[in-house]
Amino acid sequence: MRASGGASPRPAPPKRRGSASPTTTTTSTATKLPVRGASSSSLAMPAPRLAHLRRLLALHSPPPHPLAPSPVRPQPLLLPRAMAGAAHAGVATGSAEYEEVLRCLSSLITQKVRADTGNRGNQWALMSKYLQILELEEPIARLKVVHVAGTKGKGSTCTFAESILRSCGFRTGLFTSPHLIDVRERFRLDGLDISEEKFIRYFWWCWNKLKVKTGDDIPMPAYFRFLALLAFKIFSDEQVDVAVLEVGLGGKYDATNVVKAPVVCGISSLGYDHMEILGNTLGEIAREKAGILKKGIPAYTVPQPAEAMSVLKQRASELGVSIQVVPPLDPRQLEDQPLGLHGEHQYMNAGLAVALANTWLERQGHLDRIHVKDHGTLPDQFIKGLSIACLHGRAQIVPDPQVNSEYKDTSCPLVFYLDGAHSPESMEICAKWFTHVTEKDITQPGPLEQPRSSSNSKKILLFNCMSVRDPQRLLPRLLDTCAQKGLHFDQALFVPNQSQYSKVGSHASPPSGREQIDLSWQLSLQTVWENLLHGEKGLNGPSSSGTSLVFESLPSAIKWLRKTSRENQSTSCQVLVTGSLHLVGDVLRLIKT
Ligand SMILES: Nc1ncnc2c1ncn2[C@@H]1O[C@H](COP(=O)(O)OP(=O)(O)OP(=O)(O)O)[C@@H](O)[C@H]1O
Repeated sequence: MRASGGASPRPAPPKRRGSASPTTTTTSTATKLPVRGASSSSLAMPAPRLAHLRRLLALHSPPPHPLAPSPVRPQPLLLPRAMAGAAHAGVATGSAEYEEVLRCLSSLITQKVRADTGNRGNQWALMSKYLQILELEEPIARLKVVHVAGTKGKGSTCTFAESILRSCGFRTGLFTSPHLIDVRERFRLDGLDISEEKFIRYFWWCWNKLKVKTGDDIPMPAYFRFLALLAFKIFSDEQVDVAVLEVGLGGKYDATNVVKAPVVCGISSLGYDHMEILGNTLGEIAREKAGILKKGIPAYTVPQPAEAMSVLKQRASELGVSIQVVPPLDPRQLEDQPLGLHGEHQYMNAGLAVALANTWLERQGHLDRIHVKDHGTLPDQFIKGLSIACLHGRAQIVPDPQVNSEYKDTSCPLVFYLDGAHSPESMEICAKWFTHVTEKDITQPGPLEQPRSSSNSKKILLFNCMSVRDPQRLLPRLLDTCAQKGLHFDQALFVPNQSQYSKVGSHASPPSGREQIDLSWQLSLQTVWENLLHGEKGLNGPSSSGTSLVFESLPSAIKWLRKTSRENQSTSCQVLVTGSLHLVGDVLRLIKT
């Protein structure tokens, strides 16, 4: 039965302060240095034939089987996995009931979660109340959990670990955050996003029970807590063999940390993020994340900065467990198979995932399922799992379906390079990946030994980040890393995220155009950028030619990119989209329509 009421309207859009049209700055031309020569990285793989790619795009086909992707192959634009899952289940997406579910979920989003003590203190005690109300204590105790915290790479690590264990023949549940397009991406069963029908069913079950028992004393759970409770309900009712859980924020007070006895814990790369909640030093941040470690539970991490590592080790020794440091995976262990997630940093995440999956198998008495080889390569199921792992918006390359379909020749005039980096460390990683993959025009069909001249490509940055982040730490890291590799952006575009208007749903309408949009944040990002390029002269520099723009909306930025690329047919536009996973999701959603 559906609960009535309780759903508050979507948050009103903010008021406009900036200009409605693209705000062009006049600054000196960014000199474009030649992009470095081709590297002989083992990541270089033949690109698919464009005709095939175009056919895929035109058909708007569901995701190909994830066995397909190679590390540097442009990925055809895919239907969101959630939609593919729903299609399998024979359920129409975007039903009125699903919209209602999304509306209810939206009502749980409170700014307070970040602004005040959020996940901490007294509020944490509410989690046990919710578990009682939903009768989830016993079911959670029975789940065989892999639990992963970290600043960067936890989603990728979880995705790899789940994929490995699925390839070993287990029924898997995977809970990650955030989602890019549809909230159901956060809940995967056997590698597929949960179907709309199941999601609706489990949602109302949890929602109705909580609505009846909550009130003045016990408020409804905040958004992420509700989602975590829902994940526990789904995974226990669906009787998964293993539940792989990504921490939402921090560790100690995260909603996923109600699991008292996971099978194994992992802590991925630590760095500076969410400092407004977790603390200002790496030590403080590490202590929060170490809050998922448990007595008697094996734990793994990756090489960390000394300050963070000493805190992890100290916490582990307080608990009487040893935390083992796993090196990045050696590509030779994969027998020439590429990782399903792209970029050098993924070898770090994959190494951690291998340790977690291996320990899970060992602790559950399933090592007999895998055949350990004596020549140092991984078991076949591990290699398969690592190569079919799939997570959108992380180092993803998508040729624009609209512009590219208009061209008969083999070039791809407009290509989006999407990566949801939003911490200083991941900005650097993202910049390295972008410079690497644009060194050769990998969207060209045919052998990579014959790249199109990179002087024929224009590098454009499409950027936004949340206002809790410090652009003075993000943008310089991006710019400097690119510059060290000889890459300079021709233009930078700053836009608000579309999803700020539809925080939860993929189906809510974009802004109608009548709303007042506050562009002050984008204008300040632009100022930071211009100051980086031109020093204090910044936006008012004397020798100028328009190297950055602020757009009032993402659709208008994409329209501008398409127009620019049509007008300059001899030059391809390579657009790096980064700074926010929400922005990446918005771009993916917009370019497919
Ligand atoms: N090991 C790593 N070190 C540094 N940056 C990384 C690493 N792995 C991934 N990243 C960067 O972080 C982004 C998000 O990756 P992923 O989803 O795996 O991390 P996450 O910890 O789940 O991040 P989030 O907090 O945004 O959910 C990637 O797009 C990439 O830019």
